[in-house]
Amino acid sequence: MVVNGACGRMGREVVEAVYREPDMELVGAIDIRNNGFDIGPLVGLEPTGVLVVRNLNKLLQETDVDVVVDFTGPDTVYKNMKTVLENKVNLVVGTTGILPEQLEEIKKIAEAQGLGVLIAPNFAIGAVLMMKFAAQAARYLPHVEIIELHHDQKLDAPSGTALKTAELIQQNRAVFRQGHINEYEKISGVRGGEFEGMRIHSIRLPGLIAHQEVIFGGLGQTLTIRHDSLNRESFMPGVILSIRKVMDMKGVIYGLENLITE
Ligand SMILES: NC(=O)c1ccc[n+]([C@@H]2O[C@H](COP(=O)([O-])OP(=O)(O)OC[C@H]3O[C@@H](n4cnc5c(N)ncnc54)[C@H](O)[C@@H]3O)[C@@H](O)[C@H]2O)c1
Ligand SMILES: O=C(O)C1=N[C@H](C(=O)O)CCC1
Repeated sequence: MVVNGACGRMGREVVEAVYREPDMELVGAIDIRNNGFDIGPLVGLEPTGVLVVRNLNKLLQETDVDVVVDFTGPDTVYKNMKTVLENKVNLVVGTTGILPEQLEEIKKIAEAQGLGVLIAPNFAIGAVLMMKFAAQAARYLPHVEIIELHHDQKLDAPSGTALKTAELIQQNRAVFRQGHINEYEKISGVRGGEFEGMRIHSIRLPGLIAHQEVIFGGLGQTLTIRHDSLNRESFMPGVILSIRKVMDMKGVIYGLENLITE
């Protein structure tokens, strides 16, 4: 397998996790920021013989690859995905910020090529459970606000997790605008972003990793469902599971919850 974005925060974690799996082999490491050095020492391992290169297309044309794992950035992920599928390779994507129309296009290409694509805005099992529980709660408590909190180097807002949570909640909640009909903002944006009448709030601070609270309000009560990723290792079991599963898939799965049976 190949890691794209290998020198980034998540890419390095994935490289290390793959080396811990006896039946997995890293055959390539891509990053536009860096070139030509061995990926091993960058992740605290001995030299591995896998050099970081910049050109994904060239690597895929010259190397036998089963799966590419992408943790790059919202501005580049769509182009990367197309390059991988054009080279007839399966794909696991953790990069967030993919637009709905881009997702539709990727679905068409993956289905036509018979390739597997697993896209998950959050690979932490606890986050997947948080989303599932939130969707369940919305059946009974439709007034809800989502507060996502991430490190201050994150580019996209709201987080992919918050959007996915809102989409899952929406399946169990009639569309209606929450709050007072005459409410107004004295500072623009202070009530957060609106998704089908729900509010999403994005907090960015150094020290944070990835956290989310889904707060429901009802008659005389509130319910808070919260998940915290305390380090990036929290995402690795989900990434490794996805690498294993994607090779037997055809088409796109969006969300790790679809791989985890009841
Ligand atoms: N799905 C999840 O569970 C999960 C978890 C954490 C982060 N993320 C997402 O993963 C993405 C990456 O996060 P990060 O914190 O690792 O970011 P980062 O900035 O630390 O790393 C991104 C890396 O990708 C490289 N890169 C950028 N464009 C590239 C391109 N075109 N080709 C090759 N390499 C390229 C950068 O040089 C950098 O090293 C973000 O979208 C983030 O939201 C998802
Ligand atoms: O670090 C990030 O960036 C993360 N992004 C994901 C998102 O946008 O939902 C979640 C995990 C961390």
